[in-house]
Order: sequence, then C-alpha cells, then structure tokens
Amino acid sequence: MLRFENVVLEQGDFRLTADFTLEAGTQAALIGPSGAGKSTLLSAIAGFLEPSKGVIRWQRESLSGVPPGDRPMSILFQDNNLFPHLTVAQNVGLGLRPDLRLSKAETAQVTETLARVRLAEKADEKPASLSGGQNARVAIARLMLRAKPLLLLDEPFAALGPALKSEMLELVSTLAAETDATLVMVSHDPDDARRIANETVLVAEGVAHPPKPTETLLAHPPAVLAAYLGH
Ligand SMILES: Nc1ncnc2c1ncn2[C@@H]1O[C@H](COP(=O)(O)OP(=O)(O)OP(=O)(O)O)[C@@H](O)[C@H]1O
Repeated sequence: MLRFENVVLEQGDFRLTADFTLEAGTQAALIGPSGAGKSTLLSAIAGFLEPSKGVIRWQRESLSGVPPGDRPMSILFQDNNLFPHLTVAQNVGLGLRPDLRLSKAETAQVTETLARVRLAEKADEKPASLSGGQNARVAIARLMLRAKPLLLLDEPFAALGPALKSEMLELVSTLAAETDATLVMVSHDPDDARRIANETVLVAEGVAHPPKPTETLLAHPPAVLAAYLGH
C-alpha cells in the first residue's frame, strides 16, 4: 500500500496536506484545478520533493530519504523521457539495464516487448523518426520491462489527442493490472479517470483528499470539483 501519513508538502508559498492510504494494486487518478498540487504530490511519491512534515510509506516502509532511482517506481512525464541518440530498442533496453549490456535473454525480452507494443519493425530507428503515438509506445515498453510495482503518470500522453491518449492509458492500465502494479495518474479529463481509475483523489484547496470510488466522486462532486468540471 501507498500511505501518506500526516504529510505536508511545501513549495515556496504553496502548501499541500495528505493523509490517506491507497491499497496496492489500486489504479488511482489525481484530479483537481490547475495549480492545486497534483504534480507536487506525484513528485513527492517519486522522491523529487521531500515532505516538510509526515511520512510517505510504500508497503509500510518509509520512503523518507530514499533517492528517486532507488524507489520501487517508474514515472512517465509528458516528454516520455526517451533519449534521442539511442535507438528504439536501446531506449527500451534501458528498462532492464542502464548500461545497456544486455544478455541474449534480455535482448530477446526487448524484442518481445517491442512486438507487444507493435513496434518490432522500428527497433533500430531513433525516436525522432517515430510518431508521437509510437514514441509513447516505446516509453510504455520500457515501463513494462522495468516492471516496478508503482507506476506514476504525469499526463504523459496529453499531447497525443483524445483517441490516442485513451488508447495509451488503456495499454498502461492493462499492464498495471497484469502485474498487480499500483497506478497513480494525474488527470485533467474525468473520462480518463472513469475509464482507468477505480479510485480518485481530489486535490484542491491545499488538501489531497482521501480517495473515493471514481464514479461516486464524479456523480456527487464537492463544489470545488463541480466548478472545475464546469457543472
Ligand atoms: N519549484 C517550485 N517553486 C515554488 N512553487 C512551485 C514550484 N513548483 C510548483 N510550485 C507551485 O506549487 C503549486 C502546485 O503546482 P502543481 O504543478 O503541483 O499543480 P498541478 O495541480 O499539477 O497543476 P496543473 O494541473 O496546472 O499541472 C502551484 O501553485 C505552483 O505555482
């Protein structure tokens, strides 16, 4: 489980509190107005920002002081974090070994994973020669190989357009379900939350609220969420 224990996050004058638990295997959306602190909460899980008070725990262990690279998670940002000078296969191979010294079995795993995201024929190309959707699938393939129990998405597919964005989110959601990974995604689109997330955390007015079933929250939104959703 991912637990926020009396957590206070601060960036300049901005302050956000969080005190709740997400059970392992949950697929959760973070929803709320612009500037409310959704990315801030994700940064704290990822270890880019330490809480000024309280503790974040994964499976009961405190993450305090654990550097981002040592946390049991993968994070995807909007730019997909691909290396332009590496081929598609190498970008995916990084998910297994940062030094890219892959064994035969690992190389075969990369090939299999690329086939799974329908990019087998692009293995030796560079990201620049791929479309946005194909690059997103490269990033997802690397995510699959990293096989971390906690997946954090900060709107990585927002630039792709609605249909492709939904397709990519569904691919990640399927992957998370197959591996029992816990998924936490920032969402600006309630339909994405509905489709993917069984639980939704409302981030608003300085508080990351305890998660609620997505349908319940969206059907009976508190005033601040109703205003954000334009109801
Ligand atoms: N490095 C920083 N230094 C100071 N304040 C910051 C920093 N980064 C973000 N903030 C402030 O923290 C607050 C929360 O920002 P955050 O990006 O988490 O919001 P968000 O809910 O993800 O917004 P959006 O939906 O627009 O992406 C904002 O008021 C922002 O101005």
